[in-house]
Amino acid sequence: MAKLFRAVIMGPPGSGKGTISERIAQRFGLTRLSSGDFIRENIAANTDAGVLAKTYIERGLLVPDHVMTRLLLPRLEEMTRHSWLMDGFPRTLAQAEALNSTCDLDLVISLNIPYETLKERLSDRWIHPASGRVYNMGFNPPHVQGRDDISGEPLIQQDDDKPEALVARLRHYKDVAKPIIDLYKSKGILHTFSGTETDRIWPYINSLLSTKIPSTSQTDTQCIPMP
Ligand SMILES: Nc1ncnc2c1ncn2[C@H]1C[C@H](O)[C@@H](COP(=O)(O)OP(=O)(O)OP(=O)(O)O)O1
Ligand SMILES: Nc1nc2c(ncn2[C@@H]2O[C@H](COP(=O)(O)OP(=O)(O)O)[C@@H](O)[C@H]2O)c(=O)[nH]1
Repeated sequence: MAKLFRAVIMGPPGSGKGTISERIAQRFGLTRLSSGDFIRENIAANTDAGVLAKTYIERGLLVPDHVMTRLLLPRLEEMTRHSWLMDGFPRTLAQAEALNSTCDLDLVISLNIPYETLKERLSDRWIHPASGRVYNMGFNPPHVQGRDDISGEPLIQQDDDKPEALVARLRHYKDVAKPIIDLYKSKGILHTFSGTETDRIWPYINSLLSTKIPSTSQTDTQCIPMP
């Protein structure tokens, strides 16, 4: 069996994590994991952690670390036979440390996108809340304006994506991401990509991953359960 590959994608809101991880998943056959989607699934299924997470999200807060790790780490531990790419986790140093003690990451992609670009993209971002599918009125518009391509349901614009909320979100991202980025830099697994267009960044990510994702059989690796 081919060696498994575990990666994380990081970046401020609107930096293209969702868009790029979708491309990576398709091109390299990794399972794409999204903390936001996972929380939404748990809320929909009314799990204990989902009910708890909802109380924070409704107030526009991050879900506390212990709830996030309780939700996500068991899921990762189950994925002993899949290569995966995680979007949205870790979001704090405590989450990064918990992930660290659960499994070895092979690579971290960090997206570095100028503020003006983020602002423009998010003011044009529309989402289908039930599935998390993301559109942009210029870059990847839906087939029918204002409607999700698959379900036909209405798209919404999140309050968080409005310019007045964005400044605070970016400041928060910078503060919490810095120690995580430093940690991954010190481990030698951080790769940073800068630019204003996903289509120009993508070839660099594509060629990096082509050299890193093994196609031949080596050893099987596992995420080990937390003590
Ligand atoms: N790792 C995490 N730690 C704490 N809360 C989280 C985490 N991941 C997601 N959440 C919570 C807070 C988010 O507002 C909510 C939805 O997450 P997500 O779908 O990633 O959207 P987002 O709008 O925060 O991200 P982005 O704008 O970067 O795409 O879930
Ligand atoms: N104009 C433009 N929009 C983009 C580009 N890349 C992504 N987007 C859009 O920008 C928004 C944010 O991208 P998303 O992948 O959701 O970023 P995330 O918040 O980091 O997950 C979405 O509406 C995307 O469709 C790009 O190169 N140009």
